[in-house]
Amino acid sequence: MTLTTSPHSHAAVVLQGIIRKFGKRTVLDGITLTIQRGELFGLLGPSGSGKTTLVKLITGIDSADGGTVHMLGQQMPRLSMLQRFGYMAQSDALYNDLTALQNLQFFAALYGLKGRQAMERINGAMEIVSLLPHLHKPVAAYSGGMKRRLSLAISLLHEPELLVLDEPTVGIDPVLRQSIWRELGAMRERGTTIILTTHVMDEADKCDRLALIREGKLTAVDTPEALKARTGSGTIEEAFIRLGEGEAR
Ligand SMILES: Nc1ncnc2c1ncn2[C@@H]1O[C@H](COP(=O)(O)OP(=O)(O)OP(=O)(O)O)[C@@H](O)[C@H]1O
Repeated sequence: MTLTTSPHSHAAVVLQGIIRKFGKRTVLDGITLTIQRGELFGLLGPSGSGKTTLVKLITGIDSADGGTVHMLGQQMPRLSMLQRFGYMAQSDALYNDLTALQNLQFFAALYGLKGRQAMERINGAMEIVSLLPHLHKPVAAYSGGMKRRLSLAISLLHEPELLVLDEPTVGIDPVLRQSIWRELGAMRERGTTIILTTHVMDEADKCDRLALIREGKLTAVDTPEALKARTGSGTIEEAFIRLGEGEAR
């Protein structure tokens, strides 16, 4: 058997010289970044800095105007990769008129899950986000936070090797936020690569590495400890502000 290997097959994601423009505006300006398999990787940046645009390019939902994206050794966008990663978008892509179970069944079918296996995965994912008692409710009756949790459950359904989460804990209360982070930690222990965007500094601190993004450019990529040490900061928030000031000067 011949295995086709790509120079990027050891990394989870390789971005090379990514440019994305909307009209005359360059929203991502030469992003080069490698995320290793098994990393819990955070993208941190002010509102409008390009985080969502970047994760959409990683998942192949959007295409770059320049540069290349490789995910798990494959050049993106590529339809066949859909079954290998889970994606939780910033706005929930749910069918409001259907129950949570019907939504989950729809996505399970898309991922090729059937019968008892599909039901086991649905129950497991809903347990992780503490929504099992609400499985049969129509999504229209869910609160905003419950919809976020259901979206997260959907992204976990097929136990993907890579998870891409755009602000996964927005609108989720602190207790549940902690339990979701425990689960993300457990998934990382099992070898899942997790890429997430966040505004929450104590969440950023839990990542293995962080990329700081500002006005479409990476200003720093390192471990939270190294970013704090480099800027002489006690907290990631302080490091983030100092690195931003350095860029502006
Ligand atoms: N489809 C689009 N058409 C035009 N402009 C867009 C489009 N998508 C994003 N932008 C612009 O690109 C910039 C980056 O947006 P993006 O959503 O990636 O930022 P973000 O860092 O994720 O912000 P937030 O933290 O608020 O979600 C913004 O100025 C936004 O207005």
